[in-house]
Parts: sequence; C-alpha cells; structure tokens
Amino acid sequence: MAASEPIKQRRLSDLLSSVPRSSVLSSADSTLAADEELLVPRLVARIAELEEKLYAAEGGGGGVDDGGLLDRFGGLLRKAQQGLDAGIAYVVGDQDAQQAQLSQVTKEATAKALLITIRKLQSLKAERQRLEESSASLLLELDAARQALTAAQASATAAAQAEAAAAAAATSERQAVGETAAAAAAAAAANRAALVTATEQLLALQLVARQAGADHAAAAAHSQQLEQRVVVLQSQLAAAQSAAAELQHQLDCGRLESEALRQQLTAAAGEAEGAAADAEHLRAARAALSQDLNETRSRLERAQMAAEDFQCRFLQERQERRSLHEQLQVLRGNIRVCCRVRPALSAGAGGLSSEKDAAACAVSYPYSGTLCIHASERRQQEFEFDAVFNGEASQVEVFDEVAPMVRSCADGYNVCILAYGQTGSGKTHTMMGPGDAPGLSVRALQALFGITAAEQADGQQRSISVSMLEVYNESLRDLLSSSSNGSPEAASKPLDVSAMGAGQLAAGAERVPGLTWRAVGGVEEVLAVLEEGTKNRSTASTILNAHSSRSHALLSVRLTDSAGRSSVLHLVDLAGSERIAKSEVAGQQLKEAQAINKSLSALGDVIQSLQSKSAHVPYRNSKLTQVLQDSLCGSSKVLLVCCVNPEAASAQESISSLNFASRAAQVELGPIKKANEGTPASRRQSTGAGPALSPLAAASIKSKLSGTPQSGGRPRGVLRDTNAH
Ligand SMILES: Nc1ncnc2c1ncn2[C@@H]1O[C@H](COP(=O)(O)OP(=O)(O)OP(=O)(O)O)[C@@H](O)[C@H]1O
Repeated sequence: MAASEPIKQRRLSDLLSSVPRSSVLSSADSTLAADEELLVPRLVARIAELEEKLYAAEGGGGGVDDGGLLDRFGGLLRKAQQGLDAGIAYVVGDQDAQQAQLSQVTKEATAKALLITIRKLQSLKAERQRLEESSASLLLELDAARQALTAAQASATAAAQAEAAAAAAATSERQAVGETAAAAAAAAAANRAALVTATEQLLALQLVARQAGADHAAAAAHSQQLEQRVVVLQSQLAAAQSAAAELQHQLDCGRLESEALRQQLTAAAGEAEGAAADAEHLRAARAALSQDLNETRSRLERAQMAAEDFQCRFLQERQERRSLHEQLQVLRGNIRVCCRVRPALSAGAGGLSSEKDAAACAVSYPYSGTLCIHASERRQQEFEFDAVFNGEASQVEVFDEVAPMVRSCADGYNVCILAYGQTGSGKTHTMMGPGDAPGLSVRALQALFGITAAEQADGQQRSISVSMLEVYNESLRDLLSSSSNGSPEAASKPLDVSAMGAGQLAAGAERVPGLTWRAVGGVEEVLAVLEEGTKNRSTASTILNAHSSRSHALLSVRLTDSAGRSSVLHLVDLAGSERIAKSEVAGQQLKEAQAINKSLSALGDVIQSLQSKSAHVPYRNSKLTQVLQDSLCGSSKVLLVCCVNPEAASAQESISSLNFASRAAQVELGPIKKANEGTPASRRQSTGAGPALSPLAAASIKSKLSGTPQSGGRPRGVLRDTNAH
C-alpha cells in the first residue's frame, strides 16, 4: 500500500503529482474551482523547472564560473596591474637617470599618461571590489533560497505523508472517511496554504534567481568590458612602452647630440678664446692704427697747409716767372734767330751730286752760338745767333730753344716760328720731322696741350684749334678745306687776306677770312690733321730735292680762352730759298721759284724795314708777309730757324741764308704787347712784362735765366767776313 510505505525523501513535485486529484477535490472541498485544479500541476511543473535550474545552478558550476570569472578578472587585473606597475616602474625607475635629460614637455606628457593609467587602474580595482561584494551577497541569497527550498520540501513531505495517511484511513473505513476527509481537507487547506507560501517563496527565489542571473549577465558583460579595458590598457601599456622606448631612443639621440654639442661647445670655447685673443690683438692694432691715423691726419693737415702754402707760392712764382720770362724775352729781343746745320748726307741724298760734295764740310763751330762757313780756302764767314745747332743736335734740343716761345703763346702773345733755308737744308725735318722724331710743330702742340691741361686743373678753360695754309704762287690755299684734293689747280674757295694793318685786327676778326680751323683735343687729332694737310700740300720735284716743297706751309695754332681772347702760334715751313739759276728749273717750276723768291724777298724787306725802323713796313708785297703781319709786328714774338746745308757745295747758299738770318737777328719789333692789346677794339689786359729794367738788371736777369754767358754787347749776326783778297 502506498499510504503505509515510508515516506521517502522525494521531490515536492513528485509528491504533489502522486496525489489523486479527483478524489481529493471531490471529497475534501467540492467548492474548488476548476482553474484551481489546474493551478497545482502548473505550480508543480514550474517548481520542477525552477528546481532544475537551481540544480543546474548548483551542480552546473554557476558559482564556480562566477568564482573562476572573478579569479580570471582578478588574475587579469593583477596581470594588468603588474604590467602597468612594471611599465610604471620601468618608466619611473629610469627617470632618476633620465629625467634630467628629457625635455620638460616629454616629462609632462609621460606623467599625464601615467596618471591617467593609474586612475583607470584604481577605478578598475574599485569595480572589482564592488563586483566581489555583489557576488558574495548573491551567494548569501542563494544559500538562503536553498534553505527555504529545503524547508518547503520538508513541509511538502509532511503534507504528502498526511495525505497518504488520510488516503489509507479512507480506504479502511468509509465512516471515518468523512471525518478523516475533513481532517484531510483541513490538512489539504493547510498544505495548500503551505504550498502557496512555498510558491510565493519560490517566486521570490525565482525573482532572486532571475536577479542573480541578470546580475550574473551584468557581471559577465562588465567582465567583458573589463577584459576589453584590460586589452585597451595593455595596448596603452604597449604604447606607453613603445613611447618609453621612443623616449629612450630620443634620450639616446639627445645624449649623442648633447655630446656633439658639448664637443662643439668645447671647440667653440676654444675658438672664442682664440677670437678673444685676436680681438685683443686687433684692438691693440686698432689703437696703434688709430694713433697712426691721428698722426697721419696731423701730418696730412700739415701737408695740406704746406700744399696750400706751396700753391700760393707757386702762383706767386708763376706770376713772377711770367714776369721774368717776359723780361727775358725783352732782353733777348722779340726776334730770336737760331741756326741749325743739317747732318752731312751721303751722295745722292738731299741733292748731293758726288761723294766729294758729301765729304766736304764747309761749316765749323768756333764758339758756342757761332758758326763759320768756309766758302773757300781763303774766304770764310762767321755768324753768331741766339743758338747754333750742329748736325748732331736732336729734335728735343732744338725744341728746348723754342719752348719759351710756345710758353709765350700760352701767355697770350702771337708767336711765329719760321724755318728758313735752301732746299734740302732740313726745314721740313725741323718743323714736322719724321714720325719717330717729331719736329717743332708736333712738340709745340704737345707743350700747349700740357699747358692747357695744367690750366684746366686750375679752373681755366682754353680751347685749341688749328689751320693749315699754303702760299703757293702768291695765292692762298686752305689745306684743310674739304674741297681741297691736293693738286694746285684744284684750289678750294679763294682765300684772301684781311686789309687791316698789322696788329689791328678786331677781336674775333680773321686775318684770312674763310680759312678752316679745326678744334683739336689731343696730339692724335693734331697728327691726323697734319697728315691731311700734308697730303694736300703741293709738291713738285726739283733737281735739288726730289721732294722739295715749292710752297710755304703755315700751320697755325690758336688758343682761345673762355672770355674769347685768343693768341696764335704760326709754324711756318718756308719754301727753299736757293737761287733760281742753280735750281735749273723752267716753266711752271720756274714760276713757282720766282713766286717763292718774291715772297722771301718781301719777308726780307719787311725785316729790313723793321730793322731800319721805317715808318712803312711793306707787308703787302707778298701774301706770306700779309698773312704773317700780326706776328711780325711789335705785339708778337718771332723765332727764325735758319737751316743750313753743311756741304761745301752749298756754302754760298748757306752764307746767303745766314745773311738773311743775321739781318733778322738785328731787328727789334718794338715793345712787346699781348695779342689782344694791339687794337682799340680788343680787350685790354696786363702785359705782365713788368716795368722797364735798367741795362744792368736786365743783363743780370738774362744771365740768371738763360744760364749762358753774355756776348759782351757784341751784335748778333755777321761777326767777321774774312776775305783773303
Ligand atoms: N737734322 C737732321 N737730321 C737728319 N736728317 C735730316 C736733318 N735735317 C734734314 N735731314 C734730311 O735731309 C733731307 C732734306 O731735309 P728736308 O726735306 O727737311 O729739307 P727741306 O729744307 O725741307 O727741303 P725743301 O725746301 O725741299 O722742303 C731729308 O731726307 C731729311 O730727312
């Protein structure tokens, strides 16, 4: 019998399911509702389900899992903590040695990262603590639920036993069934109440279990989050480690750089020491230089003062020199005459017909400034001039004699330098000269350029222009005219001479109106002009000189200052003065020779008139004297260079030329005046000649300036004419 069997410990659901529902309900309480009848099996099923879950929870290792998870969490957290601690220790541990080397920014960044990491670890620890506490509380609740369940099982067992007893009593005795049924109903009601209570407890446990499941899920999720955080922290730790490695690398680099910088600093310090020494040296040198500079400055100031003094004295002395120069010119006379003897030429040259002519020399030089022509063995003639140059005299020596005249032109006087002599005697050589030994013309212009350049430095401005004129067959030809082609017939525009008297030309008026004047700025331009004029010059062969010039050539140089005042230097290469009979010319050349002789005679007449102080000077007798009249009067200076052939064959011609020169040497043109003082129309300026000198003073000055002994008052010109007959 089931009711007499010992009540075994069984599940509450098994006990409940073994109760016969119909008999219990129909006999104990006919008022139970149908849904109440269904409630019991559902509750049993539910309880079974909960028990299964509970058993599953108990036996399935839910607590174990929670503990394992927590352990894992703890392990992970500890590992994370250890890693972080190791990172922190690694980072912090080396800080002592490295901290000083790291830059401030790097240190701050590292400290901030560490702080953040530590805070996160602290937060994780607190979370773990909270979870552990939560898990403990859940375990307690589970224990309580288990105990309540055990109590409910015990109660259910008792109820089942009671039910079994009731069923046994019902079976044995129908009578007692009713009474027993009532008792059973009461017991059933009590059981039902207990069941309701148990059910409520189960529901509560179910809620708790559900809560525990939710908490478990939350804990799992949280654990997952923690794992993720751990992963993140590990990656942060790895990043921190790599950052630390990077920092270490940077530190190493920094150390290397620091070492390099230290070496550079050492080197720079060495250099700085050197530079300081150099600076000290330079400072000393600068001080010395400064001292030198001061001394130099004071020397310079003294030199400047001396220079000013010198300049002042120079100006005074220049004025004095000019004055003395003029006095010397007065003493020398305004016509100076010198003689130049050409060197002997080989046979055939210069018209020499034989070796005998070439060898025989008819000239000797007894004293300084004299020469003697030996016309024959019994006849000789001696002449004295301002200067006598033998055949060995250079162009430079001859120019030295001429230079004062050039200076006079620069001082404002009209000057005329004439080369006179027979054909082949060296006139052209003296005036023009070859390219490698330029004559007086080129040297005079050179000297004038030098003078004007020096004046320019003193602030004076003077321009130089030149003209070239040929007097051929008593007609004038402009050698620089563009229409002149060099042939006598192709005469350019006809030129004539102004009718104004000597020295009476108005300022700005031309002695030869229409004559071409070329401005020249240097010797090169002068040479070009001379070449052009020389090319245009008419030449014709004669027996005496294959290249004898048959015309007078005038190179005129005009100096004009900024005020319009001008002075002229005439450089005249006269045509040959030989006798016509000897030249054996005829026709056109005879005509040329006659014209030459006529003009040279006119020149001699002018000189004769000046010598005799005649009231009338016949300038108009030839074109040559007309053109030169302003330079053959009292307001000018004249230098006549008498050129002489040394050969015996030319002795007579030489004597003739020297007689001409002697006459000229005795001429006094009158008181010297500057070029612009001659006419009322011209501007007047100081003569610079100074007051008239006593003869004694004049002799003294002349001796002083010329350095030559005086001739003892002996007249220049022909000294002796020794004739054996
Ligand atoms: N002092 C000198 N030194 C060297 N050679 C000279 C000298 N004088 C003249 N001669 C030479 O003598 C020759 C004739 O000279 P130059 O032509 O100057 O004579 P000139 O008097 O001008 O003749 P012309 O009246 O025909 O013009 C030339 O060959 C020239 O080089």
